Amino acid sequence: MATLSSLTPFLLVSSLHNAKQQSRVQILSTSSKPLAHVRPATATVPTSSFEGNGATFVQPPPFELRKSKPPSPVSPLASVVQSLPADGSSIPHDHVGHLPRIKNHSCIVAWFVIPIFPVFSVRGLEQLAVGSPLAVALPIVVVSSVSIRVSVEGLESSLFWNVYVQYWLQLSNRNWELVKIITSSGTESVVSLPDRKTKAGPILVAINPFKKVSLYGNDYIEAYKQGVDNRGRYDEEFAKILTKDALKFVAELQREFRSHIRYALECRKEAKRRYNEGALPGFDPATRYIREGEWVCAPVPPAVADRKVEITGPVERKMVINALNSGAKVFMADFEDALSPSWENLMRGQVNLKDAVAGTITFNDKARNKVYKLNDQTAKLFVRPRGWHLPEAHIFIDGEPATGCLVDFGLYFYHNHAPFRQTQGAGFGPFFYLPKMEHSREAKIWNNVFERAEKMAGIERGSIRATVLIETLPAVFQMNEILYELRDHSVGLNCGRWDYIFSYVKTFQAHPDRLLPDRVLVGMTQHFMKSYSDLLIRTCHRRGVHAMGGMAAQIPIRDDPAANEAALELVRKDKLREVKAGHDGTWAAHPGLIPACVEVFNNNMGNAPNQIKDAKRDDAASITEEDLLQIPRGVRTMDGLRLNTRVGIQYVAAWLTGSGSVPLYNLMEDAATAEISRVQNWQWIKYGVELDGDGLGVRVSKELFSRVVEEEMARIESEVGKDKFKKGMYKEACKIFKRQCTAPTLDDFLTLDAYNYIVIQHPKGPAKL
Ligand SMILES: CC(=O)SCCNC(=O)CCNC(=O)[C@H](O)C(C)(C)COP(=O)(O)OP(=O)(O)OC[C@H]1O[C@@H](n2cnc3c(N)ncnc32)[C@H](O)[C@@H]1OP(=O)(O)O
Ligand SMILES: O=CC(=O)O
Repeated sequence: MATLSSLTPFLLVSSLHNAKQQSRVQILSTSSKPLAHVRPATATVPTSSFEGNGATFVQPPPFELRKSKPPSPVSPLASVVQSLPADGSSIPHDHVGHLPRIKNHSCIVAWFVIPIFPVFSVRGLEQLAVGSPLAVALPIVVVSSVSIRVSVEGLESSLFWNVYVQYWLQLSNRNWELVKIITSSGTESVVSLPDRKTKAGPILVAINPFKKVSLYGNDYIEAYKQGVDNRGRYDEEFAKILTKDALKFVAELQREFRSHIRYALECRKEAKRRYNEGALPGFDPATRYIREGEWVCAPVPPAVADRKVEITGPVERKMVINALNSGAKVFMADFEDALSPSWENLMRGQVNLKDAVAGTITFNDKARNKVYKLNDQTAKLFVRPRGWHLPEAHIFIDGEPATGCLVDFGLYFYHNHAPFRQTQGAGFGPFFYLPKMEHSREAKIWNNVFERAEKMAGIERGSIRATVLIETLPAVFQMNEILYELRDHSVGLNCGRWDYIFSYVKTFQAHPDRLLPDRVLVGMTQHFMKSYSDLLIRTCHRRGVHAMGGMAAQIPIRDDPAANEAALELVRKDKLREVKAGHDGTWAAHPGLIPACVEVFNNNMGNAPNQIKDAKRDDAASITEEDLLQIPRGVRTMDGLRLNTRVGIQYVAAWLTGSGSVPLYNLMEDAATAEISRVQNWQWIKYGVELDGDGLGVRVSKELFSRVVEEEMARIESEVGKDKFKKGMYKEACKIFKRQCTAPTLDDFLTLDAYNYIVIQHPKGPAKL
């Protein structure tokens, strides 16, 4: 195998493998010193396959090299760079990732055209400055033995090809193999690729007109990992979102914060290790001064002083319009638990939010002959990006999948900050909800991300505002600290109660004395839940921000008025508890619940926008660690095990097919509620729980669970119908759910494993632009 040891300055050009189309490509940057080693991306990439061919994905190198030293003369092609369309519209999807580094004129652009497959023609090299050697990466998918023709204008000597040009092919085992130059004459060279049935690209062409190209190996290829590589589908619609500048911003965030995020996630692991060894979460003595100190967060922006009722929902187009029109004060548009994070869902969601902020969003439901558009009065938009732990496997930055939440946040912020502040935030915003944090160090990262974004946008520090969901058990001991870190950017905390229950099990996964009763029994009247809500209200009001209530899982029941009324009554009761406790607002999962929730809050708060000053809840100051950790009481039944199983499998099946929130048995189910089903089953199986009720005395075991799964799958099939069952992904869902419930150690998140099933990378075929 060939190896290149000399990392002399070089340029990279990339091309498209869809040779039937004319394509343009950028040469990115020069480098004059050895490139830093980057960990192979495949180590962190979920297994995924190319769409269409089903082959295991072998990662092609991205095509940007980090500039290590600014070039002395400005590239003669700087003007070409400048003239690139600002929205990236003529840039093939594989290559938008190159663009973020263009800014400092350090790169040179070459265009090249692919006339017909499999002949490639590279043009523009004549414009290279004297002395610029070149490496060209052609990320093609090789079918078998083919010839390629490279035409380099301005480099006329045939000798040149034999001495200074070399071609390598990356094989499916990721090794690089030198390929043979068959003929070279004038400006052209025909190259034969090894006669192998490989579907893996790319081809690397290295050209150094002034120095013989040395042999190289995989370490050299690490260099290609510098840059942004978009592997998601790219079309005209997504091009509005995936612009070079927006991606550049995401890449900047990723580069600036990746080590902080990695550290924070390592700290989570370390905390888990301690809890697994018997430690309990508690207040941190080192930050007592923050808890006991007198300080307040920045004043609440007038635009969101009144948040009495907030609706939540996925960023699906029709739902975005319905939610904004629902009569709620706020719509929390969800990239997180209510959304299955497929590339399509995420990018469409970004398009939908952009249109929503612009006020132009419409939806034509042809089947029902109904056009949806925004009312004059709409809810204020908050956006919930994914948690820190989720990768975005369609965008690689420097060879690693981007952090999902930075992609969600970065793209949304980049495109919407200006119109949002004008039309929605009255000079403030955009507004966010931040999920699943476990420690204030994670809030600090968000705070820094916000400051970085404000700087980029040239807006005042403190413009961006966020409400943090307190939805992990460790975070309840960090509420003051979290608000403190975000004090310039905070608009409160929210009782993310479903994830909180999930987190209770997760935190105590090695504590068999803390088993949960049936999921339906873990309500807000359990002492540990009530203590959490009360302390959250006290903490927020002391710091001058909103204390938001949580989600009642009931949704309207259309075909049964009595059951519907009963469900509504449960929602009213829950909201009454919240408003009386001092919450400033609450969540509803469905537009049909908004009037009932508004009525309860209005009746109990009158015209006041919030209770920040009126419900201090100083009585909650005495809440202790024991209160917050008290073991929930109740029975564990066979029905509970069955319901968890039925709900968990159906939820995962929906998630795999693109729906992140679904109605099941008249309740809203999303990733948080499904997590409770999963971890509770795991806990009961792991510790051989003895059941109460009908199953009295029966111990939960893997064998029992297997039988339950079989029976519940049969029940699901009869409930949804054979046809839907066959077409759906119930069997795959069952496999995932069953594995997770019986795993020797508890998976951190259901969605991390399931994500592997929904990643579809698009290495071939540029978008049709
Ligand atoms: C634990 C947590 O993390 S909570 C936050 C995350 N979870 C959520 O946000 C869940 C949000 N809720 C939902 O997704 C939905 O309400 C579901 C999936 C539970 C039920 O949705 P559907 O099955 O569509 O309900 P249904 O058929 O009754 O809907 C009636 C209408 O209300 C709309 N609708 C329902 N829920 C919402 C919502 N949350 N936002 C906007 N519109 C909604 C539907 O689109 C439909 O509109 P249409 O009449 O114009 O066609
Ligand atoms: O995200 C909200 C929750 O309840 O979980």
